[in-house]
Amino acid sequence: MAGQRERKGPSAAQAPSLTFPFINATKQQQQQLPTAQQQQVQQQLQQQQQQQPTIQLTFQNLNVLHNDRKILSDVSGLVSPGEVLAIMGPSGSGKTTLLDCLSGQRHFDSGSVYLNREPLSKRWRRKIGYVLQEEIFFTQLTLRETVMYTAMLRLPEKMARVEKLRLVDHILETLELTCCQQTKFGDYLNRGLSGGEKKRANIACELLTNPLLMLLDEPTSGLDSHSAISLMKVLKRYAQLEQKTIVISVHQPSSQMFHMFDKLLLLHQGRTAYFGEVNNIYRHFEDIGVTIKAHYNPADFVLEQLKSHPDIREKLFIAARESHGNYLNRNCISNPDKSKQQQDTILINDIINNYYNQRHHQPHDLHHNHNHHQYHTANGVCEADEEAAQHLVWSGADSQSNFSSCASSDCQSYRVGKGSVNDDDWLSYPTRFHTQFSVLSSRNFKEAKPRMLSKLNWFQTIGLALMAGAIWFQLPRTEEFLHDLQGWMFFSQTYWMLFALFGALNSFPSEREVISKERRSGAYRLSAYYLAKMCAELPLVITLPTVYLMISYPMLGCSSLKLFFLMLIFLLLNTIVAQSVGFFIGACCMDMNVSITLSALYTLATQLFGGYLSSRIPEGLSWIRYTSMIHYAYQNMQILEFREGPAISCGSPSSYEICKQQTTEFIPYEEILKAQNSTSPLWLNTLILMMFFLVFRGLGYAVLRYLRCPQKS
Ligand SMILES: Nc1ncnc2c1ncn2[C@@H]1O[C@H](COP(=O)(O)OP(=O)(O)OP(=O)(O)O)[C@@H](O)[C@H]1O
Repeated sequence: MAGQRERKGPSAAQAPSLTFPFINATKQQQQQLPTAQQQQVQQQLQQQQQQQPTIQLTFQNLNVLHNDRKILSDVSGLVSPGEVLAIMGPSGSGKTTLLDCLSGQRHFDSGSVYLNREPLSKRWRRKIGYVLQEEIFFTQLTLRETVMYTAMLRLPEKMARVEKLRLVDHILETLELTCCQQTKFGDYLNRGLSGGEKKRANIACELLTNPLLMLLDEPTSGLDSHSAISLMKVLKRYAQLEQKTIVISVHQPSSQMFHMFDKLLLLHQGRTAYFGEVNNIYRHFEDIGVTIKAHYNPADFVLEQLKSHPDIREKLFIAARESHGNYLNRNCISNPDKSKQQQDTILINDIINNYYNQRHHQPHDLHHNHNHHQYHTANGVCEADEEAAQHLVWSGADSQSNFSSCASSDCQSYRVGKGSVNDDDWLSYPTRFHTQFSVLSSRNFKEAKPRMLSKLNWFQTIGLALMAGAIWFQLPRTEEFLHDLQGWMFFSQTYWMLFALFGALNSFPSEREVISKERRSGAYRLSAYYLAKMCAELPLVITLPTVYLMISYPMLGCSSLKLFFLMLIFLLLNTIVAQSVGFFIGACCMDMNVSITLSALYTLATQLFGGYLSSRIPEGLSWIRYTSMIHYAYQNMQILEFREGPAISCGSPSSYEICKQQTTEFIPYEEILKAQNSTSPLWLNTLILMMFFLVFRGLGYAVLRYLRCPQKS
């Protein structure tokens, strides 16, 4: 039977086919070849197909509830390798919900999803390509950059870079995206790729990884009819030549496209109105007394009947339900040679296979070369069909809950059936840690640069530096101007710490969707992403404070190069520490309003209780200053400025005891700090700041790892 070829159990390296026969040798090219060569190509194709694993997708009695409303109601189906199943139905009929369930991204209340007789689990995620309805990409990257980064992350490590580039070119060409490959994705403010181009870019990224099962949510909507048909041709040939299993949802396909599908699942308000071969839809409608008019787009006709004629709709539901019920009635397994327990087991695929045999009179031998997955039902399946049906549903629900229970870590406990590739391949990442780190660093740098070093930020930095330099221009180093000098230090370090903190708040929320999508597909480790983000943004976060200090500090009267570099190092350290706090708050609160409020509360409260603005701090609350990173950063800047820079001469009269006693002309830096109740040395302040850095970076990672892991809806 088509699609039920023998699985050879290929090695891990063979799992993703690295070449696409449909690209490398088209049918036309093959037809032009001399016979011997043609045969050779055919043989190569056959060998390649036989070596590749394939997926048969089976879903049974899927039910999804939302607030007691049934979004999906007993939806079942089966797609074999090499086939394209179209899910069709009016808007809101449950197409996306079904695809979400089939991809493992959504919990279903009951029912089961099987891939090659194994319950759907996390280990399959790299074998499933899910093209979402929305295009979720970094808006600042070009189409080519996006596809290239996807190739570098999701194609196997051992594949040469030049091969990856060639594959990217092939796919862009196949999807007619070459002309716009240098265009940015853009957003509503800065227009970039068109809707259709984004859609095809979405498909290109999934096609690139050569998944065994491809789910596409309305891939043709927004495309003109020519592009839609050529896209369908690509998918159809991909399915046939590579033995891929493809499920797509469509609204209203053209007649030509409709006949390109192998199977059709017709949904209306989550209920099945038809499931079967596309060509059998004519007979199915005739069976309920409706003839699909000739010269009429069958898709339009079917949807029109479904939407506008409640009586026909009910007949269709009944016909679909009856055929489903019949196969349960007709397919009880009772084998006298088997033990009691074996008699009580039932093979879900046998049921569906027999359903096909009886509905369509086509011999589908689903037993062929398969390791049977035994499916337990209640005793006496034959006697109590309803009970058996119920049991099928809830057994499926159990297996689904197994899936969710191991969702937070790679679950190795699932049985690997005969014909599957080995576990290492399924569970390991396609690339090594350092590859993920370098690719993600490069991507993050490209994405963050326009945001962090925008023209506006440059303007703000240079403007403020000049203003600060002008206000505190060449300050005399005397006690009278001590407060002014401290004012510059407080302003400078507070400004840059808040700038980094608030800048980091939006860092994770803005890319959450993209990262979640990529994490769900198992493209890379979170640790690689997190480390790459920290490192890639480092040069960006220190650029502007450096420029600020280079302008304003010499204007203030910086006395030596050594002092300048010391001040710069500590200013940058403070900035990076503040960024860590921002990352943490941003990771915790995906709502910007909440994170801004929390950050403002924390920074302003610690400043208030630091005693810099008021000396009347309640006794019991003075400890709050020690929770402030600004406190330690400010102390460090003062220690450096007053210890390493020219000494501050005593005023007349002086407020410092040591000056009053006239034992010295200059105020020692310890006395200046003591006047502010700060006695901790430079090393201790630095150590505490380093602790802030490590703790908040660690907490940020933990939040992303455990609280913000891509959730199933
Ligand atoms: N998380 C959810 N919360 C509330 N309602 C939901 C949720 N998910 C789906 N629905 C509802 O379920 C129904 C089916 O939604 P779904 O997105 O699957 O439909 P669809 O067939 O893909 O629609 P369209 O063709 O317009 O994309 C809709 O009425 C939708 O409002």
